[in-house]
Amino acid sequence: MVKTIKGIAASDGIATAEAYLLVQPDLSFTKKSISDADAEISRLKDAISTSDDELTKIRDTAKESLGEEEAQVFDAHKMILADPEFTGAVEQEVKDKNVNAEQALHDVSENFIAIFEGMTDNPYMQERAADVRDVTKRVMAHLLGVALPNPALIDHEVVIVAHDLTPSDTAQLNKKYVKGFVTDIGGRTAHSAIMARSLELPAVVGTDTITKDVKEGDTVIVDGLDGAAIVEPTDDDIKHYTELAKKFAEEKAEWEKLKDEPSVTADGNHFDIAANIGTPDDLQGVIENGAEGVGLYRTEFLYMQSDKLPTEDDQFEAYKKVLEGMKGKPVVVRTMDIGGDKHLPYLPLPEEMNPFLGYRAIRISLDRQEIFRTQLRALLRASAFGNLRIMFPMIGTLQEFRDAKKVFEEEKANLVNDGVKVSDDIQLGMMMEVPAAAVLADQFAKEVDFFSIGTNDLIQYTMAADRGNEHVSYLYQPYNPSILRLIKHVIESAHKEGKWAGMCGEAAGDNTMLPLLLSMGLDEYSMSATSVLRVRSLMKKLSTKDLATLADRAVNESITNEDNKKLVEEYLNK
Ligand SMILES: C=C(OP(=O)(O)O)C(=O)O
Ligand SMILES: [Mg+2]
Repeated sequence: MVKTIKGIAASDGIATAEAYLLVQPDLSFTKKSISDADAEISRLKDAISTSDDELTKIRDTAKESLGEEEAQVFDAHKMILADPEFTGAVEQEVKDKNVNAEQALHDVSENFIAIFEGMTDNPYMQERAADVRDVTKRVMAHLLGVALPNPALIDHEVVIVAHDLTPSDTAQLNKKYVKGFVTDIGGRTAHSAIMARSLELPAVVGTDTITKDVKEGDTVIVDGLDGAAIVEPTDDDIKHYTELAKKFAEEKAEWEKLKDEPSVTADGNHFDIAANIGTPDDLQGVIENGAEGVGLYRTEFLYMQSDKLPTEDDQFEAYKKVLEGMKGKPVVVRTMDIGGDKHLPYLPLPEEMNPFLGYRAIRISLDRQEIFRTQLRALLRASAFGNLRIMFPMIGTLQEFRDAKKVFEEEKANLVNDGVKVSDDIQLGMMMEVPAAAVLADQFAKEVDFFSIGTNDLIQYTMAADRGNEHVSYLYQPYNPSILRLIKHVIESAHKEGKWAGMCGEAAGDNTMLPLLLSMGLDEYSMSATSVLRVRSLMKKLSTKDLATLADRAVNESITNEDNKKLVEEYLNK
């Protein structure tokens, strides 16, 4: 029967396809005594052989779609299955203890994992523990007769249904077959949602129950415009959504005509519309959508896609590629923003009660300066190849900005001393995403070259509401007068000191926010590349003269988020 499940609209567009459940099955079992060891061993051998066939298939598919290196991990898994020391030990355990294969597999594998993890002087062997864990899971699933999701094997169009998708899960989705996704948890500014937008995949997050509402193979419509998933739609539903998708495509075609146009208001004022990127590969989208610069390069993805800290040369190549690709247009690179919901497996951070309030971003960079200095050197060397601007994430105090700037100046002097060519014209700015800094923006403005307002975090910290938690998503209120007052203060403070202010949080690409930001005189708007033309199209219809008093009314007369939504709607429908 048709079910409509409401969630949070995380990425525009509409998609219809079969559901693919990316859900880990229950692999629990009970210990049993067995009387026929041979029968049990034969059951085990079947599970191993099926697992091996599956791994061959996965490896071959991964090699084709992801590359040789990514496929190698599956070879490692196959080797474990072929290793008599491992499989022989499980068989022996069944015979010696007269236990079921599940119990024997579990015990032997735990033993191997403990030995590998104990090899603290041999990181290579320690990593093998994860391989044993993975292989064990696969064989266990076959023993229990339950299906393990294998996203690398997807070979037809699907909608991914998951409890949650991490940024690295999202990065591995093959766009050829994955048409959209729906999750139980998450918010609009969680990083998986941000990545969905850059991949142009319709997405709905925070439905709470989608993994329970959908069965593998059910037809699902993802309505990323309105934030709903329709499970087993009727013919009428399909007709309705096909029409909506068509309308959306037509609208997009209209926007595309603005690709080579400047971003100007109806009365001829120019504002920069830039794009946010996570990797050099995203540049294609930036160029295709006619962005006037990169307003935020989230460099932590470079660290997240690597299995060790990227070297100075690796980073230099990536930054140079982006700077050259943008052909002299400004590129704002943000230094590493790890922590919160972004983790590095090779840089274990302490378990924290409140990761978003913990050890992250500039706090790590200033503490682990060898990592920070490597990044700054790579950036400085790349600065000779384009128009580089650097900003620091999560600055909360002026001292943090001064400390970061000092490290930058030291590394610059070192390189210049060594005769390396670096630009003498690198603007140094900061993310405005910590309320304490936004309140003191007038003081910061005297020392920075620019601000870029990070509304994703600024809203979460001001409203004290986790940006990825669907239970408090009603508090994610970009138009709340409290937030708008902070934004207005930041922009005015920058302008008083002759500096520019931009915004790279998701609110920069929001249609309701645009008239308010134009009214405040925000200089630069940086957003998912796929939003650039929509915003340019709306900007063309608005006149700054006409908007003059809108921001004042929004921060002085309105009390709620909804008041301001209404205020803008009335203005737009005038
Ligand atoms: C742009 C921002 O940074 P991130 O989403 O990477 O935290 C922000 O906080 O608004
Ligand atoms: Mg942030």
